[in-house]
Amino acid sequence: MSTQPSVLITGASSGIGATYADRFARRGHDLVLVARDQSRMEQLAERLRAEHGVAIDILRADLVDRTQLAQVEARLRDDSRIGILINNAGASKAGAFGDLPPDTISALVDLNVTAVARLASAAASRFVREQGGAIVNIGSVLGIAHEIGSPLYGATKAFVLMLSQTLQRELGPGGVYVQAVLPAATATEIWDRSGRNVDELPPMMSVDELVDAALVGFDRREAITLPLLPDTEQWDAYDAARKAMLVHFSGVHPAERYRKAG
Ligand SMILES: NC(=O)C1=CN([C@@H]2O[C@H](COP(=O)(O)OP(=O)(O)OC[C@H]3O[C@@H](n4cnc5c(N)ncnc54)[C@H](OP(=O)(O)O)[C@@H]3O)[C@@H](O)[C@H]2O)C=CC1
Ligand SMILES: CC(=O)[C@H](N)C(=O)O
Repeated sequence: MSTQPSVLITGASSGIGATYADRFARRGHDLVLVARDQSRMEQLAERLRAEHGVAIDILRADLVDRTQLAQVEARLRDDSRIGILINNAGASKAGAFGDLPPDTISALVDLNVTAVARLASAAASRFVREQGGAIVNIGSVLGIAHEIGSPLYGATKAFVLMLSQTLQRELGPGGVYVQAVLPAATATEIWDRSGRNVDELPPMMSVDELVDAALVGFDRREAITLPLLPDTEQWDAYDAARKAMLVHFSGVHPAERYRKAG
């Protein structure tokens, strides 16, 4: 049994989540793996137990199913060994917004928004009492770049960024670390799963390099981690421009430019 906090990782059966599992196992953390594919998680767990001697639980759950989501929430609330949540499970969908079937829209929001929020809430409720813990929310550069990618997916990732920033303000002073990770295109199964041929796309970052970069930000307790951004001052300038508008986000009368000419 590790003396370090256990790590609960959603979307742990492949891609970024599976790579986080590898990295935290290497660091000696026990793990709780969450996804739908039991077999893939069992194979991953078997390898990591053998290589690193850590304890690994598998909690199979479809996070779009509220009953199964609630089971993962309960684990986060009740298992005091868990000190880190990697809020990673997510999906994308190619195609024009107008062509998306209603159920597809609901499923994407249920996974990328509702599940992320409810799991963060379940973890936060205990982390606040314990005055510690870490929540890593996996967003995307598409959450701040409407010029790229699919509209609905980007909107769900804008939610993840905003949720992370509001939680940083609310939970940070109480000792809870919240990190928003904003990957750009990364070589995982998300492309095939969302109906896009990765071979027809420009070269992209490997999942190993992405997660290793995200962990550099994690170890630095960085709030917003943008693995591809070379200069942190670019984000700082972006955020400063946003903050400069705050003074105009409360008032009694519309700005002059919206007042009808006399
Ligand atoms: N790859 C990229 O280019 C980028 C990815 N991201 C984000 O990274 C995160 C991980 O994606 P990535 O690793 O790339 O993609 P993958 O498709 O490789 O992994 C997605 C993971 O989520 C799990 N998952 C999917 N649907 C459900 C569900 N209904 N319930 C529970 N688990 C589910 C899958 O497991 P299973 O099928 O077994 O349930 C899988 O483990 C996502 O949030 C994605 O939006 C952000 C920016 C870029
Ligand atoms: C870059 C992403 O966030 C995502 N993989 C997508 O483009 O669908």
